[in-house]
Amino acid sequence: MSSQKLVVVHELYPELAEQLAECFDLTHFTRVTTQEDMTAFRAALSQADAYVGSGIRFTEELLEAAPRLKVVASVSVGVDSYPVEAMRQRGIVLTNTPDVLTESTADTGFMLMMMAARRAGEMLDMVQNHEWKASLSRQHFGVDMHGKKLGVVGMGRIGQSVARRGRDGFGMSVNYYNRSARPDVESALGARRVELEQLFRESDFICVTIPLTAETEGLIGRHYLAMTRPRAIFVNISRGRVVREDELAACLQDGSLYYAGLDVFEQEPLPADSPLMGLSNVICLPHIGSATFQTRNAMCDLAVENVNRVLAGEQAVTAV
Ligand SMILES: NC(=O)C1=CN([C@@H]2O[C@H](COP(=O)(O)OP(=O)(O)OC[C@H]3O[C@@H](n4cnc5c(N)ncnc54)[C@H](OP(=O)(O)O)[C@@H]3O)[C@@H](O)[C@H]2O)C=CC1
Ligand SMILES: O=CC(=O)O
Repeated sequence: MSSQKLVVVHELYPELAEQLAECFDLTHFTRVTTQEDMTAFRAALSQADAYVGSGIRFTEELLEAAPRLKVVASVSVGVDSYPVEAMRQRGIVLTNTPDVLTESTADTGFMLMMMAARRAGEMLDMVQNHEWKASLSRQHFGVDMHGKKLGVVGMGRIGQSVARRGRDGFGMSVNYYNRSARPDVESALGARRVELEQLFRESDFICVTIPLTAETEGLIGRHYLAMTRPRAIFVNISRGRVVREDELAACLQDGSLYYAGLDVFEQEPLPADSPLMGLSNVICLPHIGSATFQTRNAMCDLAVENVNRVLAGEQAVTAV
């Protein structure tokens, strides 16, 4: 066992857990939820050389209490819960897990679009609650996806993967909103770059895959949601705080937005008193974008490889 101290806050597959226990002085938390867990976590981090995990809001104060820390390997692609600048100033390498989760996350986005299009949540409830008494009528119909207009907000890795599914699998035309123009994507997918307003006005399906940053926080609210087409479907697989959730719920309630599919929320787990709870025209998933065995294992492998490289004085594979 090495003398280097590693703190992990994540579920690991058994072989990786064994390997880490052999190679490091390891403190492993599956999750940190209670105040007791947090105290134990802080104590372990204060001695740590490296951290692997997700689900922890890394404050500057936490960093200050961890003077030996050299590398923080997030098991996520999003790095909105880390003080990136403060870490840079302290010389702590922050790494994430791009690419390996792109396809699974795009699948989740597409699943939400399909579920919302065919109102799958309502239909499942009807069967489970023994309310399916006769063949269904127009009041239960959904909308088609093939041949429709898809609007992608954030044409990065996941956005492109969603767009590819829409175009190649469903013959959808693609509009996108992105900070920089992507001529490569425009020629590969026939996508057209538009302003956000045009995207919301024209799309039948809107999928948000933009990261949460100071510029994107609260970007999407009633202003855009209420200009959607009569049976438009809005899906968010990025971060809850990119959308003003109270305005989203109000638009779903008053019918200015037809339907939504959400994997991410302002507060997670979604609180029982959320205005989204109880709405029939929203499908809510518990942040499962990348949650498959294969993808989560690959994310953990990449995070560990990043730690090993940085501790060995090498470049991380995926530094932020
Ligand atoms: N639901 C889930 O479980 C998951 C959620 N995610 C979320 O998805 C996000 C995207 O991941 P990924 O596709 O890999 O990231 P990428 O960095 O590949 O893509 C992000 C895209 O957003 C664009 N963008 C960033 N800021 C702005 C802005 N202010 N205005 C317009 N466009 C902007 C970028 O533009 P540019 O080309 O100019 O840089 C880039 O094209 C993650 O940050 C994470 O929050 C990721 C995985 C799983
Ligand atoms: O939300 C997940 C991520 O990888 O970011």
